[in-house]
Amino acid sequence: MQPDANAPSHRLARVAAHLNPQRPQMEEGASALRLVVCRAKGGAPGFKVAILGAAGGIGQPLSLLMKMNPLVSVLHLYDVVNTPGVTADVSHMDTSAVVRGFLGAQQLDAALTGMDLVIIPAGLPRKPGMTRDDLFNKNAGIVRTLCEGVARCCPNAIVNLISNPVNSTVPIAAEVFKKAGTYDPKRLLGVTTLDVARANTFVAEVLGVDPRDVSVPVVGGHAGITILPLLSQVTPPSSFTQDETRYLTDRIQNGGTEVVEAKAGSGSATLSMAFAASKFADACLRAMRGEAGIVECSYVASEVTELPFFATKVRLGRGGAEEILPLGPLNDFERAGLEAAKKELGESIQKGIAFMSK
Ligand SMILES: NC(=O)C1=CN([C@@H]2O[C@H](COP(=O)(O)OP(=O)(O)OC[C@H]3O[C@@H](n4cnc5c(N)ncnc54)[C@H](O)[C@@H]3O)[C@@H](O)[C@H]2O)C=CC1
Ligand SMILES: O=C([O-])CC(=O)C(=O)O
Repeated sequence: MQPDANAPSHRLARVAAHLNPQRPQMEEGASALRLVVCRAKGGAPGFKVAILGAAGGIGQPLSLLMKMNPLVSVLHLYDVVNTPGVTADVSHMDTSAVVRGFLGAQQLDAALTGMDLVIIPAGLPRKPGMTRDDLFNKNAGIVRTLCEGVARCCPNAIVNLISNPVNSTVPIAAEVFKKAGTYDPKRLLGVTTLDVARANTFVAEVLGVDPRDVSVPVVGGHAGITILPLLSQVTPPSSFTQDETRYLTDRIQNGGTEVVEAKAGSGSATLSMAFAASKFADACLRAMRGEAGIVECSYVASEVTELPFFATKVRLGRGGAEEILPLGPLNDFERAGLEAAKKELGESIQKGIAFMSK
């Protein structure tokens, strides 16, 4: 007979597992573990999601948003600092996901084991005057270590990679997975949703419409001129003057820098990024559940150009990026932008690959 999770003799063990988010899964005893896991599985079917870098500027609001997502049954929050507090805080939200916290490298494997989706916003953010590439020296090693953990503990998980410079960290992650023999290009997705959110917002301002009614494909990569909004493909179909096109392209490409400068040394976009990451993760989870027709822009392994990685619209499915959609017709302005983007993007990709061949 299965133990009754609501029997009085089991109730406190279950509560103890929640009150001690650092150690519920192993050390609190098998009965507590069994009950927590049973509840997670016994409720609405859902996915197990880990956030790596969960105590950071993006990680905290993203943890809140993922705790609100009804498709999530188990939420693992991992960081090298402050996860006990963030976990205790988020776990009091009366939504169904069971939240567990993990602190420090020795708990990375426990955080990752059994996960379906891993979201990675770990790493340093920019300060004014820096490019995203200036973060490479610190963040490349962080991404490598975390992806080695993914390869060891949840090799079939879908990875949403946020840590900058995305143009290089996605190639680094791919090399880690290749070395481990677990690489499936469909499951590695660089998150560029904030570029699309900004593009929708700024275009809607110019058109005088609700941003929720606007959809702008943004292709290329996630840094400066590699961010290429395709204003000729905006839905609803819209035309822009040359001045509007230049203004919008420049603002979308420099949206991150706009926030970095406004924050004046205290970091980069966190709230809009958490919103964007949560939207993208929700799209992945809905596709993993079998919902058809979900298309998002993402920076993925690609044959759309001669570069091995490129952001375009992708059709999401149970296994991740199931289909990479073509660029579609470009106008002269966009073709020139594409050539400039490819040159810079190619160098960032090579830098990531070279880091892993050292
Ligand atoms: N893809 C995108 O569109 C965007 C990417 N970003 C990038 O996201 C990253 C995070 O940004 P914020 O949250 O603002 O930074 P933050 O500094 O506020 O938070 C980063 C978190 O990562 C944690 N961390 C550091 N090393 C770690 C490790 N080895 N394992 C686990 N956690 C670790 C830190 O303890 C910290 O809590 C940055 O690299 C930033 O450039 C930011 C905005 C948009
Ligand atoms: O600009 C940054 O450093 C953070 C980022 O990637 C963005 O906001 O798009």
